Parts: sequence; C-alpha cells; structure tokens
Amino acid sequence: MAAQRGAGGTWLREILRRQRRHEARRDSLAAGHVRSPRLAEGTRKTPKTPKTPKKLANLTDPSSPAASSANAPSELVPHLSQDPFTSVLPSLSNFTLHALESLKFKYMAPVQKMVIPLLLSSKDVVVEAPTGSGKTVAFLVPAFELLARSSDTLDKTDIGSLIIAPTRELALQIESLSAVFSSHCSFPSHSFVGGSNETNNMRRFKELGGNVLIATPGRFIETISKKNLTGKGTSGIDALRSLQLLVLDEADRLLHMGFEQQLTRIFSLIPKQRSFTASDRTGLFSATMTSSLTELVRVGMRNPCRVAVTVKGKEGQALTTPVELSHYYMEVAPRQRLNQLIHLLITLKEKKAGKIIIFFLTCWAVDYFARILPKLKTCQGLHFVGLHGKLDQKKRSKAVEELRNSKEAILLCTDVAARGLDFDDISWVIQFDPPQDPDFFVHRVGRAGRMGRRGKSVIFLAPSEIDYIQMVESRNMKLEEIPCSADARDVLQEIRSLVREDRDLMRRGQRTFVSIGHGMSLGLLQLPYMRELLQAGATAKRRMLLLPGFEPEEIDLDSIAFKDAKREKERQEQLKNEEDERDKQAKKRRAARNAQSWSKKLDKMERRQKKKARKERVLTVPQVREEELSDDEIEQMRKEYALLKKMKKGKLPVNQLDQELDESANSL
Ligand SMILES: Nc1ncnc2c1ncn2[C@@H]1O[C@H](COP(=O)(O)OP(=O)(O)OP(=O)(O)O)[C@@H](O)[C@H]1O
Repeated sequence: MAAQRGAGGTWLREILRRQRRHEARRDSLAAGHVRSPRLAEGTRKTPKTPKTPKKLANLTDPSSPAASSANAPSELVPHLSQDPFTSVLPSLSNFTLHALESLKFKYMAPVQKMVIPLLLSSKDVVVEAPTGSGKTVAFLVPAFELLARSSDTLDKTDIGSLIIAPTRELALQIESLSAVFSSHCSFPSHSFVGGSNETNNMRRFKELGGNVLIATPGRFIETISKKNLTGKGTSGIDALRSLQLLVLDEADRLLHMGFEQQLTRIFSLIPKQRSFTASDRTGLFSATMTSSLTELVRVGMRNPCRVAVTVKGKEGQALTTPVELSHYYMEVAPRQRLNQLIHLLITLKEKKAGKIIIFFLTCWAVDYFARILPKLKTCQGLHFVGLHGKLDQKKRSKAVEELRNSKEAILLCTDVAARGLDFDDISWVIQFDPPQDPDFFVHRVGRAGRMGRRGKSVIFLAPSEIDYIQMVESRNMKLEEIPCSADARDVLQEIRSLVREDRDLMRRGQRTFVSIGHGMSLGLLQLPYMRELLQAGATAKRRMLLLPGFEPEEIDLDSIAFKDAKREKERQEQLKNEEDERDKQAKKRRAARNAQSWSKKLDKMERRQKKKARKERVLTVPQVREEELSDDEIEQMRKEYALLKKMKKGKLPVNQLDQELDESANSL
C-alpha cells in the first residue's frame, strides 16, 4: 500500500530543494544571465526573445527603477513581454499609465499585449490564456481607455463598460483593481453582486456612479431592471445606452454554472443598435475554452478575433498551466487521506511554505473540516479559513480578506474559489477530493504559480481513482507521484472523541459523509441510518457500505448531546415529546384491541391461521415450473411430497424418512 512507501518528508525536502534551486537561478538572472522567455503568444506573433546582452544589462540593472519594482522586467519574469505599456499605439491615456505605474506594472504580459490593441480597435475577442497570465488587466485597460476615447459625454450613472463575472469573490476582486484605475480618472467603478444589500448598493450607485460596472449575472439583471436606479425616473436599462464594452470573464464557468438564461437576457438588454455600430466590443475571457462557448460566441459576437496564449513546456508542447507550477499526486486509501493531509500541512508549516489552498468537493465537507481541524491537537498552530458558497456574503468576504492578510493561512474551500481568485503567494494547492469536472483541475491548481512565481499542487487519489492521472496527463500536464508518509499520525480516534462530545459536529460529519461518500476519513462513529442516506439512493448507499477500512463503532447516537445547552434542552424536550407521542399511540392501539368483540377477535385469529397455513404450503411445495422437469422427476417429487406429508402427520417417524426417500429415488 502506498501508505507504507517512503519515509515522511523526503519527497518534500526534494521539492523544496528544487524550489531553492529555482530561486537561486532567478537570483542569478537578476545578476544579468540570459534566459529566454517560455511563454509563447499562440496564434499571433512569436515573442521577441531578448538577444542583446546590452539591453539585458540595462533591464536587469538593480539600480534601475524597473528592476527594483514588483513588475520585474521580462528577463526576470518570463510571463511578461518586452513591451512596456507605453508602447501601445495610439498611446494610452496618462491616467491609465499612472494607474499601471501605481500597480508597478510596467511591461505588458503577452495576453495584454495582444488583447488591448484589439479591443481598442473595435474588435470582438475570444481570449484563452493560462491561469494567472494577466487577463484582468487585459480587459480593464480597454474598459477605461474606451471611455476616455469616446466622443460621448458620460453621466456618472451611464454604464460604459460592463464586466460580468461568475462569482461574487471574483467580481469584488475585479472591482478592487478597477478602483485603482478609477482613482486616477473621472470614471467611477461600481459592483452589483449577489449577497450584498441591494438598496444600499443602489443608493451608492446613484450617488457615486459606476461607468465601469462589475457584476454577477443574477444580481445585475435584478438591479438593472429597477426603475429608480439612476435617479432620473427612467428604467435602469437606459443606463446601458452608452455601453462601449461588454466583458464576460471566466466565460465558460458562466455557462457551466447555469447562467445561460441570464446571459441571453443580458445580451437582450444591451441596446439593439450596439451590434451594428463600430464603437462597441465584446470580450470573452477564460483559461479554458469549452465547446459550450461556441454557442455563446455565435449569439453574442461578430466575427471575433480568437487569441490563444499558450505556455510552452520543456519539449515545446503547449501547456494549460504555467511552467512554474509542478503537479504531484498521492495514492492514498480514503481511510488514510485525512492523516496524510494533516501530516503534509504540518511538514509544510515547519518548512515555512506559506499559504495553502485545499479543495473539497462539497460545502458540507468544508464546513465540517473548518470546524474539526482546528480542534485537533496535531493541528495546533495551523490557521484554517473556510470558504464555500453557502456562507453568507459577509463571511465569504471575511475569509478572502483573512487569506490575503495572512502569511500562512490554509484556505479550505469548494470550487467557489477555483476560478479567477488572485492570491499572489499561494505556495501549494491541495486537492483533497478530485474535482467532479476535469476542467476544474486546471483552475484549481492555477491559484498557485501565478505570474512567474513557483507553485505546487498535489491531488489525493484513492487506488480506485488512479486513472485520473491519465486524464490529467492527456491535457499536457505531468503528474509526479509523492509517496504517503509512514510518519502520519492516525487522528481517527481523536476526531471520534470530539464528535462524541458535540452532537452538532456529529451531524455535520454525517452530512459530509453523505455528501462526499467516503466517510471513513471523517471519523464518523458508525454508519448512520438517516434520512439523507435513504434519499441518497441505492447506488450511493452501496458505495458507502462497501468502503474498505470502515470500522463502525458501537454507540447510541441518541446519547450524543449538543454542546450548546439551549439546543440540547430543545432536543431533550423533542425526544420527550416523541416518546410521549409513541406511548400515547401504543395505549390507543391497546385500548382499541381490548374494545373489540369476541366474534371479531375469533375472525382475526382464523384469518391469521389461514395465512400461516398458506405460507407453510409455499415453503413446503417446491416452486418449480413443470415444463423444466421430466415426467420421472415430477413423479419423484410427488412421492417425496407424500412422504413429507406422512411425516408431518406423525405417520412416518423422522428417522425413517431418509430411508424411504432413498428407496423411492432408487425405484425410478
Ligand atoms: N503587466 C503586469 N505586470 C506584472 N504583474 C501583472 C501584470 N498584469 C497582471 N499582473 C499580476 O498577475 C497576477 C495574475 O493576473 P490575473 O488575476 O489577471 O490573471 P488571470 O489570467 O485572470 O488568471 P485566472 O485565469 O486565474 O483568473 C495578478 O497578481 C496581477 O496583479
């Protein structure tokens, strides 16, 4: 078994050693050594490789402002082109350049170099570029530039650029970057996202305006249809009459999340003449292009330019994730999965690896682990943050902020955080459960290794899931095995004691068990007989019952109390009421029985006896189809049946039955 292979920490030391080597190489580049960029601009132009040592020397001069800024020149960060934003023609406005300067962005990333001129010259674009390659700036710069270049004078509540994003977190993240541009010009940014207070939001929009509007689809449609949105007494939809640019970020996710209807509605809200003028554009951005996007392109775009930015691997093959991102897998039995996870987290903490993201399959799983992990003795000193789609917006935003502000937090999340979220210093992405949709592998791991930084990902696979590797590798990603550690402590008993102390935890664990179907790793006390399980259907139940390594514990689940005294009191009251009700019903049944007349009771007894006799007949007469038997066999059966009847009536002693049966068989 994989769990026995390899001593703990050896592979990790190797990985960390490689990382140090990479960093040392990067430092040597800073000292002026040549390295060619790996990021190729797929369909259009090949990147200019730095050739002249002189130019290199200038760019890497540690005393130059570029070298000292976070936006290191392209020799140091191979994801940036050689072209600064100042090279865009016609030139970008001063405010845009100032905003980029304040962000310390001097050189364009390849996707920016290709997309900005296209959008500025009235082209629709469909953009596919790897995770963390700089797509946001590629559409935000045109979003502001187009407004500055337009001959229309915009009122503050006229929406000139509209950016639709699939999740609230992503929309808010784009808004915060957009706000940097707004602070350098007179075009305000605003967001309409689900979960926020709509009335307050509309008031702020009316007061401060939102020429660049970032929104999630549902909330956008809800708000834009409001009559008093702009305070001008007309329909909010009028705010779209000067729309210059529509961007669908993570476009394939928008479709995947079932937003088709909303997107069609958004297209229909946009002024009709827009599709015939030369001054409007649509941009679709994603790290993965799926076939479902084709329909969207057909409905909403006119002859779009397709831009594909690809990463070249060592052998020149196109990669879907950055080269700096290394992928690993661990073959681990479900029962050991949590033990190995905790061991990995502790080892990474000791090595000061930094921030980590762990992906789980369901909201229940995130909720359960975010509660139970901090309580484990082995996890003391680890800082866990939970994020999933069922949390209210306040908690979701708080979780994102907590991760941003911490140096070594561990985010436990569902795929709500798989797309677009940009935390610049995630060192490891751990996939506790493989994603249901294989496309999400790319997006999940893409939270690390962004814009030239090193990152690592590991996916936990049960032996039965090992074929997943082939599927990932068919997408040009190489997965290396890291062995399980023999040093991992078993936390099952500790979890069981915690669960035993708090009914709330037990119930959350049960729901998690049902939601992801491999409960042994969760420390459940016994296979719960519960409604959810019954509803889960036969296949799911079978899957759970067949789990290898599951050791149920004999325990009365009703005896586990809530820690919260109020809830426990309510539960006890409910239990008491249920018991009283049961007693009442039993009493009622007894009374009804006693009240029956003797004749009725006799009838009932007779019916019962008849039923019993019928049952016995069924048991004693073999139920076979005559046509399947020969005449001799039927004769034999008749004889045997007659002997059995004789024995039953007491006319044939039991010890003679065998003899008689043998004789009857031989006589045939
Ligand atoms: N020109 C630039 N110079 C330096 N850093 C940049 C530049 N453009 C973007 N970045 C940084 O690169 C990181 C990734 O950018 P961004 O979030 O836009 O990537 P993305 O392509 O949208 O990724 P994903 O597909 O995961 O959403 C961000 O931290 C951003 O600040």
